[in-house]
Formats: sequence, structure tokens, C-alpha cells
Amino acid sequence: MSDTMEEGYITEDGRKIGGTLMEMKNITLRFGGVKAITDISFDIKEGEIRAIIGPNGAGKSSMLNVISGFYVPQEGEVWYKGAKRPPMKPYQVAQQGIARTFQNIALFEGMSVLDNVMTGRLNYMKTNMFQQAIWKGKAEKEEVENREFVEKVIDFLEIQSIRKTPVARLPYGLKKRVELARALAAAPHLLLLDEPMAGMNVEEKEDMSRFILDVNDEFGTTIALIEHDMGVVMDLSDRVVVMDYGKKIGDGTPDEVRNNQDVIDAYLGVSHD
Ligand SMILES: Nc1ncnc2c1ncn2[C@@H]1O[C@H](COP(=O)(O)OP(=O)(O)OP(=O)(O)O)[C@@H](O)[C@H]1O
Repeated sequence: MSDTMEEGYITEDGRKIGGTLMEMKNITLRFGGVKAITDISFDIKEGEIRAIIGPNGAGKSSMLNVISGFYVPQEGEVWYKGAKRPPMKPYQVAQQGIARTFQNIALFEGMSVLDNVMTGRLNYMKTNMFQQAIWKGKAEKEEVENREFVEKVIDFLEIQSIRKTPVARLPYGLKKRVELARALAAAPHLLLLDEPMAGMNVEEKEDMSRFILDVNDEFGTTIALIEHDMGVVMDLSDRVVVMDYGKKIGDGTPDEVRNNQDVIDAYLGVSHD
């Protein structure tokens, strides 16, 4: 498989993947003297599950933060839905249909699961407080629509039984699932997952993998995720970008990447010339 293909492709499990949704072109990101990303290019196609993997400090989080608009690279271009994206704030990126979860859970711990998931709908709440006061009907209709969508997400991720529970009381694996629910509540076109399995036990990882696959299948959501655990990612992803020391050292199907000598060396800790 070529990573320069413009059109989509059929996955090994027979799913149809569309054209290019996002393209990173020659991205370089520096923090003072540290080059976190060096001249990396790759694309994300409509409907695929795309992983970015690499050892510690490879630059995965930095790349996710470039995609989500948190960092603006010094060099390179970000293309989204066929247009070059100007530098924009993360909330503007979110308004373009990109939602994310965080490596360290970022939920409102004192609030219920339902209220946390509702915050994912903020971009859809068009009426402000003044409008709500004078235009009650419209605000109510909006509230009902948002609520219906959130309930659908809650059912889908099987968290009905904890919808009233304060997040602080939940075990780690469930918190991660609530974070996924909140991101999904935004009905994103592109969903970014920052180490969705980090800190999970085997059973929780299996659950999370299943939910990620189901989200992709049921909602048609394109998913980009970063992980440093190779195993889980290989089962889940259609294509994988491998980073090491800020550079791209591999890009292809899980099989292609698994057999790439540079990738094997990076994971075995072979020293660099
Ligand atoms: N805000 C920052 N300021 C300075 N240096 C940074 C910053 N963020 C990341 N770096 C550096 O950039 C490099 C890449 O870090 P990054 O967190 O993107 O890697 P990673 O692959 O996500 O690592 P991990 O798997 O450990 O989370 C590292 O050398 C890191 O120290």
C-alpha cells in the first residue's frame, strides 16, 4: 500500500476507506532548542483508524497537539477537508469537527457522568442566556436535541447505570470511557484519542478497543490515536505512523510496520548513528 494515494482503499477486514480527510505536510515543531517533530508528513483518510506510535519522547503527543490546534508548528502545513488550515485556537479546531480525549483524564470530577458528557455538546448550544430568556421555545428545542444525542452516546458506551454518579467515584477505566463519551457527544468528524489504554488492565483495554471499533463502525467517525503500546494498536488500526526521536520511521499497515527494520530497532532500543 502506498501512503501517497489520493483516493481511499479497502481495509484487510473489508471496510471501505474514503479520500484524504487530513494531511500533515512537512511538520516541524520546536520548543526552544528541542526539536519535538522533524519534517513529518502523513495523512488521515475518511473513516479509517489511524495510529501514531513510538517510544517515550518520540513526539506523539506533540503531533496530536498540532492536529488539535494546541501547538502551531514552526514549519509545515496542516490540511483539513481539502483546505490549508490557518493557525487557529483549539476551540476553533473543535468547531471544525475535531474532538479529543486527554492522556491524563480531564473531566469535571465533582459533576455527574451525564453533566460531563453534556459539556461535549457546548459547540451545539447556539442560543445564549439572553436568547434563552426571550426565546424559550428555541432554547428548549435545542436542549431536547442535545439531550437526545447525549443519551444515544450514553447508551452506546453502556454507561447508563452510572449516568447520575459523580465522576470522582468511578474507577479509572470507566472514567476513560466517560471521556470518550464526552468527545463523542460533540459528534466529531475526526476523533483524537491520546493514549486511550494508558494505565488500564487487560480487560479494560479489551473493552476500550471494542468501543473504539464500534464508534468507528456505528458513527463512521475517523479516529486518530496515539499509543506507545504496540500490541493493542496493531489489532485496532488500519494504518500506523511510527515516530522515533521526532522523525517518522515507518508508515503503513500494521503488518508493514511490524516488519519494518527501523521500527524493530527503535522498539528494541538499538542506538542511532
Ligand atoms: N512543552 C514542551 N516544552 C519543551 N519540550 C517539550 C514540550 N513538550 C514536549 N517536549 C519535548 O519534545 C519531545 C517529544 O515529546 P512528546 O511528549 O511529544 O513525546 P511522546 O512521544 O508523546 O512521549 P510519551 O510517550 O512519553 O508521552 C521530548 O523530547 C519532550 O521532552
